[in-house]
Amino acid sequence: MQTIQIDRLNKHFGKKQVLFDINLSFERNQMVALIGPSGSGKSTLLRHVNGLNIAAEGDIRINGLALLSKGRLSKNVRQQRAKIGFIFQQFNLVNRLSVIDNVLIGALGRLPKWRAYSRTFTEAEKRQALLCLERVGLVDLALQRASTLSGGQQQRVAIAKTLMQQADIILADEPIASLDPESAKIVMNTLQNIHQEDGKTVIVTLHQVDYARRYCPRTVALKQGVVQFDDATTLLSNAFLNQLYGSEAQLEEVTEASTSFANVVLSQ
Ligand SMILES: Nc1ncnc2c1ncn2[C@@H]1O[C@H](COP(=O)(O)OP(=O)(O)OP(=O)(O)O)[C@@H](O)[C@H]1O
Repeated sequence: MQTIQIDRLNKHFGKKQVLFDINLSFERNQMVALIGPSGSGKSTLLRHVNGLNIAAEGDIRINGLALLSKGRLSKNVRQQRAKIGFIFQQFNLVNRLSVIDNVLIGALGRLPKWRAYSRTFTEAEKRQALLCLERVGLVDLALQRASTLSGGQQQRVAIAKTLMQQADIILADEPIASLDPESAKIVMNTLQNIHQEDGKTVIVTLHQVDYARRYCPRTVALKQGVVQFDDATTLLSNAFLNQLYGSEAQLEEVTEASTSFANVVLSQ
């Protein structure tokens, strides 16, 4: 069975159509890069898979159950979303809370309402949150305020939160866009490790193609809301990337980022 099945997804913002007849399926345990120039619809597509957007038309099924039917959110959207962890470019942590409290927030969706409202956690849940932090290498910082962490560390806390959530699917929207190459590498290694060891499906939007080449066996490329490529990442050619990114300026940006990435990798 497909973990995520997207059929005939069409999205408009006002009169502007931004996704055109998207048909994609993702099997369990895939790590997939979503690439494309700025404004091509990558974030909009991910937000639909997380049930954050409605569409003009289209169906999305998660583990066989409807999330979006004919563009409308299903009644079970809350249940469906509980299985999906979402990682944002800007980390999305509560700065004034400790690192462990941020991770515990990941459990709220599966707790009884009264405990979610009162934010009462059991000792077992706290131990579990510590284990999640251990997985991302940050257990020593559990009691520190989230705001005192570096960007890369905050992103790893966000990943620990999806582990606490027990999400089957992790959608990461430009998780490394605001990080230096070394931190970006650690965050991508963490996502890869969770994908490989826990068998989670990971879809990650990336601006730098070399990260897709290194971490994601499959790539989906979008341009102006249309899927241009959906295949093994090894089949991405420079000629195709030239056509995808169009302007030389954007391609240079992608290549420059790749060069600094390569330098970091080579210096290991
Ligand atoms: N809430 C919104 N209201 C109106 N238009 C929007 C909204 N969100 C996105 N868009 C438009 O939809 C198109 C796709 O945007 P989206 O953010 O999905 O692209 P992207 O590929 O993720 O871009 P980037 O790489 O720059 O983040 C763009 O033209 C954008 O301006």
